[in-house]
Amino acid sequence: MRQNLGRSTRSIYLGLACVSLTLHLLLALFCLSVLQTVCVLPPSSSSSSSSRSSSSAASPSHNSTVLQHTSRNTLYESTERQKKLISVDEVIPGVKGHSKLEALFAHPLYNLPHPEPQEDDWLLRVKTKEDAKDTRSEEEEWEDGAATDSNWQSASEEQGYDKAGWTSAAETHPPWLRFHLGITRWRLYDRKDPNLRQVTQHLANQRVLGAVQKTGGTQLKLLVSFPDYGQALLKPMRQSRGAETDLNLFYFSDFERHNAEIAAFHLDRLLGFNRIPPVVGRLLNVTTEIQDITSDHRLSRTFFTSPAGNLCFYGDCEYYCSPEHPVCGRPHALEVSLAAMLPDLSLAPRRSWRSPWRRSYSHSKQAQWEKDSTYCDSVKQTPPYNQGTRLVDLIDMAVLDFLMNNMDRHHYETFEKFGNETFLLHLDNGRAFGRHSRDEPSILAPLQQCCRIRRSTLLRLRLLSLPAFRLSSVMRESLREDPLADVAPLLSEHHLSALDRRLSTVLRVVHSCQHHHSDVVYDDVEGRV
Ligand SMILES: Nc1ncnc2c1ncn2[C@@H]1O[C@H](COP(=O)(O)OP(=O)(O)OP(=O)(O)O)[C@@H](O)[C@H]1O
Ligand SMILES: [Mn+2]
Repeated sequence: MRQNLGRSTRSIYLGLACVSLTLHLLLALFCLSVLQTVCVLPPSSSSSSSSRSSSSAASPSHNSTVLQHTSRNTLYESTERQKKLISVDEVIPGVKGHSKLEALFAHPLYNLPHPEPQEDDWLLRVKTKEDAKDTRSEEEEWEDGAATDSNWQSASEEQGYDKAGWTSAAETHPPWLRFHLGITRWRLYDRKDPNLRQVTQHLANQRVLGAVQKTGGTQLKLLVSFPDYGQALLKPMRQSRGAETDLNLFYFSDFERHNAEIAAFHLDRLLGFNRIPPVVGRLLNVTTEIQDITSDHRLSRTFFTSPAGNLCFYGDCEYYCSPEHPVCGRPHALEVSLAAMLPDLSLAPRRSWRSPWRRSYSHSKQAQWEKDSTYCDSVKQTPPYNQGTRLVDLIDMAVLDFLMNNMDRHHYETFEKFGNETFLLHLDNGRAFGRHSRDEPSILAPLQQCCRIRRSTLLRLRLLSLPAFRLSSVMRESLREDPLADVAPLLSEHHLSALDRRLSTVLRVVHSCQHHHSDVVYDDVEGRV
């Protein structure tokens, strides 16, 4: 009996020892595999991208791999100081939230320090009482009371406007005014400014007080007014979201798309440019929010009810303003884009520049740049492209346009106040995102012909091509912030994957430039690290 008991105790101990040994072995194997994942870098970005699903970024060991991969790939040609800046640790806080978008915006490349704006670097400035006294008579001061330090009381409350008691204190300003006051020589807005969200929320939710046709340009668009004295540029939905541009239509004959205006704002922000005014989507009631409140006779006389019982209008403009091309509610609901208006031209005049790579806007003629492969050499010698950042700014714009397939960039604008040392406004993106099945290499002509690109742009493009971020993923996530995303995705999956495809084309073009030229990269990062 005792012998039996002793034997069974021994076998229990033996069994336990075996289990413990197995567990230790398993643990050792697990640790080894984890350590290896952390230490071994994938051989190349393309091979690793296919083996890694985006959702798996949640595991900590996986994150380390992705992040090491990120920092190595983005920086393979940058300096030690930049490498330090773009270290793994800096990226981790964003990844913890499982949001690729947050991780992207937490990345040092999206947080490069900007110089502290001096007085001349702000587009507008609130006048103090002293300023006003120095330069103006009392009568003038009265006329321009809104811009001075004194309280400004609205005289039009009865027309539906808010009571405005604005002073020089920022807290008293509505979001659109804070947006205007935040514009600098380098960008339209600071992505991290909490006011940006307020601007878009106001555009999306405020009561519409007025809607009139906006002049300028060729297609129908409205100027909408809100109770806080803010205004927005409205572009209506004219065709189904998924409709691709007809292959037989010239670029200048295509309808403008409301979702292109919205998506362009998000893409420009993702590229770190911040050169497009905030745009949101909104469902408007055509009857109560346009027809009933418009004071514009040219517009109101074009309303009619379609055979399907929908309320439609067509307005008065150069292109597609006829009963054959109506804008229709369903039966009243209409999707629109609303872009925050820039400061009035009387306060902040803008200069319009003809793009050197403008298309011919003809059915038969080619532009000079399409025939002459040395075209950039002459552009490089022509002011303002012969100095400063104008050429690389134009190339930034070409990259944006190529990614979204916008062939309609005939002009661009700058704020006159800043002369030639300023960013380019990327206004009018309505003809982007018309086609996903084809790319248009000629949009990249400025990059291809000049072989020049800002380092910050190139590094961000590389970052966006990595599986840890991937342009299509962050764009999908960013567009989900828009109110119209609840109705339907703002860009179809086809358009999103076209973004990734086009991004690799851009990187290929830069790569091939670097094979043939030595001064491809314009260094705007060194010194900011
Ligand atoms: N957010 C904005 N704030 C102020 N002005 C704007 C804004 N967006 C556009 N504009 C101005 O309105 C003009 C017309 O707008 P837009 O270019 O979008 O219209 P369009 O009909 O598409 O023009 P085009 O036919 O020239 O392509 C622009 O040239 C620009 O000066
Ligand atoms: Mn346009």
